[in-house]
Amino acid sequence: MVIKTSIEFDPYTERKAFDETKEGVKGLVDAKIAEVPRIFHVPQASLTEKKPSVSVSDLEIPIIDFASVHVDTASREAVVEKVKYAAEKWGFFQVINHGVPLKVLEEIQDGVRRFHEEDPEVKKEYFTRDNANKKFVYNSNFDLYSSSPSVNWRDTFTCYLAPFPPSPEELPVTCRDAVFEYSKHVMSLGGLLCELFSEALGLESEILKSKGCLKGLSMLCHYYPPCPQPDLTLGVSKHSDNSFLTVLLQDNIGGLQILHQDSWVDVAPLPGALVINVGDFLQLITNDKFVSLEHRVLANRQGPRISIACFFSSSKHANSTVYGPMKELVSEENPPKYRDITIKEYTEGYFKKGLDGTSHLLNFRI
Ligand SMILES: O=C(O)CCC(=O)C(=O)O
Ligand SMILES: [Fe+2]
Repeated sequence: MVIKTSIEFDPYTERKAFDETKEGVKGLVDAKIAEVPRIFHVPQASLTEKKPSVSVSDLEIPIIDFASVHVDTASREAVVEKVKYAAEKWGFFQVINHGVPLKVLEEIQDGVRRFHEEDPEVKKEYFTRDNANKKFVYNSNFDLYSSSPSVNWRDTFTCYLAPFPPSPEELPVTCRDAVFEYSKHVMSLGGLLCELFSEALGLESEILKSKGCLKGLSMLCHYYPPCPQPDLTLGVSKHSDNSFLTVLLQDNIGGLQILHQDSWVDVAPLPGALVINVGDFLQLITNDKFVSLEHRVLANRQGPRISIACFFSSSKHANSTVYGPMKELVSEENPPKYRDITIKEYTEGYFKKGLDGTSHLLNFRI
């Protein structure tokens, strides 16, 4: 039998103690800790990954202007060409003139800030890990008890908005109106994105919608408190998204990076823009034509940083629909690269694994 001495590091006990405060990372910062606790330290291997071998300063993810998308056929085709390039080569792009009013963007950011900066005793009432039954889930690190190698410097609340929207009373008043309003706009932008992605695949505009890509919507509202030792930890560990596509609103602090051709490339904040990325399910059903790129968020001395990630994925109400590479995109020369899976099967594995730096999609490759 191994007897633990008190100086031994027991990550489970320390993670649990952190969890039981129900105050998240913001609670640590409010208590004015000067050093990042051990459970947040990233392993040495991930630390060295912070130093890309290639300079990233001259690389920029594509910026696409949607202003002309409804003007005429030629203008739309030009946008579709850019979306195709971005989805195939980058998996990420920023959109300007996306149709979501600036005021709505400001209000959702304010709402997210209001909730996270609310009296801790009020916030604690919403603290839960019951993703199965609750439509508003506030905690720090959804994967705290998984095999993730370190805890991230971030708190999050998630609103599960579609296919079964919450009743107003299920959301806190601090962010309720802003969440409903922003989600309406994100839903309609999601519709346009699905059309453009379908056209970029050379298929009929409605095909991705007909596959159920827009059925589920979850809004993850992140709060990254300022970090006293940002080189020791991360805001979000390397991962790809458990979604068909993700619509991300970030503020002006920065820190989001994508792993493009073995280099970490900054997604520089662009005021008023939305960041769009291909998620794992879109990579799977397009048989790798579109790529779901790995990304991460650095911790920062500045802050708090606020971001809102809207995941189009029906993981919460997973049904029996089976997804595999679309028959329209496979042939004898280009056989399916993935086996058929249900979103439930995928998501259960994703949650169990946590953000451990490996791609869950690889587990389904033929
Ligand atoms: O905060 C960000 O910029 C990115 C968050 C993210 O990658 C996620 O929620 O999956
Ligand atoms: Fe992500």
